[in-house]
This record gives sequence, C-alpha cells and structure tokens, in this order.
Amino acid sequence: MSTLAMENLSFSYPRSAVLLQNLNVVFGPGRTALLGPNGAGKSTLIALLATVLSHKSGYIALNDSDSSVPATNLRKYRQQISWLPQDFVPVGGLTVQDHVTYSAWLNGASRREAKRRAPAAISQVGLTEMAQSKATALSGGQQRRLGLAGALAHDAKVILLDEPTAGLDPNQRDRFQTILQGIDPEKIVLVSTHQTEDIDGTFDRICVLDKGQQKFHGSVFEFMAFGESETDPRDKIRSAYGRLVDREN
Ligand SMILES: Nc1ncnc2c1ncn2[C@@H]1O[C@H](COP(=O)(O)OP(=O)(O)OP(=O)(O)O)[C@@H](O)[C@H]1O
Repeated sequence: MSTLAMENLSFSYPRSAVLLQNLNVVFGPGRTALLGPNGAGKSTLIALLATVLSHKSGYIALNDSDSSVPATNLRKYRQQISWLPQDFVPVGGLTVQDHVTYSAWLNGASRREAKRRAPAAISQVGLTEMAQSKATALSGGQQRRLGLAGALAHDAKVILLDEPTAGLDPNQRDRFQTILQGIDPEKIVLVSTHQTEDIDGTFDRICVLDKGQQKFHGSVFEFMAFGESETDPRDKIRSAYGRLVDREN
C-alpha cells in the first residue's frame, strides 16, 4: 500500500512565526479532503509535499517509491507527485491538447509519454470537444478541469489539488466531484477545500488542519460522529467541522 508520510515536519516563512511544528501525518490511498480555516497552513502543506517549498526540519517519505525529502532521490520523488496549485492559470497561446501535454511533461513524464497520455486525461475531465480550443478561452470551471487533466495525465501516485473547486458554480463542482470519484482508488489524492457540503460521497477520509496542527484525521464516517445531533450527512460534516475547529479563527 502506498503511503505519503510526514514526520516531525516543521516550517516557517521567512521573518514569520512557526507555521507547522513537528507535524506527523500519513496519507494513504484514496481521496482525502484537507479541511481547515483560512491561514491554517493547507496550501503550505501541499506546497511542501509538492516540494515547491522546502521544510525546515523533519522529512516527507513516499514509501513504495523508496524516496523521501530531503533525500538523494528528489527527482524520483517528484516524478510521483502531481500538483494543481490554487492559483492555476493556463499558459497563453496553447491549445487544451498542448497544455495538458505540457503539464504532464512539466510534472515529469517524457515528451512521448505526455503526448500519448494527454487525450485520455482530457477525456477524463470532459474537455475532448475543446481539445483544439485555446486554453485561455475556456471558462473558469473548464480551466480548473484543464489543470486537473494536466495533473492526471502524468499518472503520478500522488495527486495534490489545492482548492480546485473554489469559486465554481454548483454544476461545475458536481462535475469536479464526479471526476474525483473516477480517479484510481490506489492513488493518494489530497484535496484542500472549504466546501464541506461536497465531501460526503466523494471523499474517503478527512484531515483537519488548524493553526498548523492536525486536529483530526480519519474516515468521513468517523468524522460525522462529531456532528451527532444532525441527521443529514452534509449537516453532520458541517457541524463536526464547527466543533473541531476553534470558532475564533
Ligand atoms: N509567501 C508567504 N510569506 C509569508 N507568509 C505566508 C506566505 N504564504 C502564506 N503565508 C502565511 O502562512 C499562513 C498559512 O497560509 P496558507 O496559505 O498555507 O493557509 P491555507 O490554510 O491554505 O489558507 P486558505 O484557506 O486561506 O487558502 C497564513 O498566515 C499566511 O498568511
């Protein structure tokens, strides 16, 4: 079983207080929703896992590729990671097809592999009919799906998606959830989100980060137990989240 583990991970931005201190988290296969209030450190954690930021101490290990950060085998680690940043903006001038090919190549696939895999990833996110359109001409929701296609085309073991559905309308969010549900369950998928109403039925597990600390990590079912007075699963999750996270945030 693949696991992505952080051990005693600490991080602070320059001239800022410590944000993550001795964080220990293990993500396994399946879809995990990363919840937490604004400023909790979700994007930072994802950027550390993507190795866009470097942690101060501790380490990150991807067990079945025998690679870790810091490590001698950073390249091997990076080849197993796909990352969709929160502020994804398509590169101007590229078609959807070229954009997904380019993203897969940037994520570590060879040029030939990237080209070969792009059509399936474009189809997976429902953009086949727009494959020859300019990426910048897509709507906001379609652009997010384009970003997701780039992450999926790489066929990495770990897929990191930072608030992929922020600002999308309910239809586009539904569409995104359906795509997430279709991702190979053996992959480690970590998705930061504020949309607790989208969790039930899409995610297997929930990890709650608050003030740089892990407040909860377990199955969606276990999480719902904190919202026991509610009956609707979505209300249970919202209520559980409210109980776990300090209201003063
Ligand atoms: N480049 C930076 N330099 C200094 N501080 C930063 C930087 N980026 C983020 N921070 C700070 O680190 C903390 C965590 O930010 P981060 O973006 O990781 O939180 P988040 O949980 O993703 O928040 P949100 O839900 O609002 O996206 C915040 O206090 C933020 O102001």
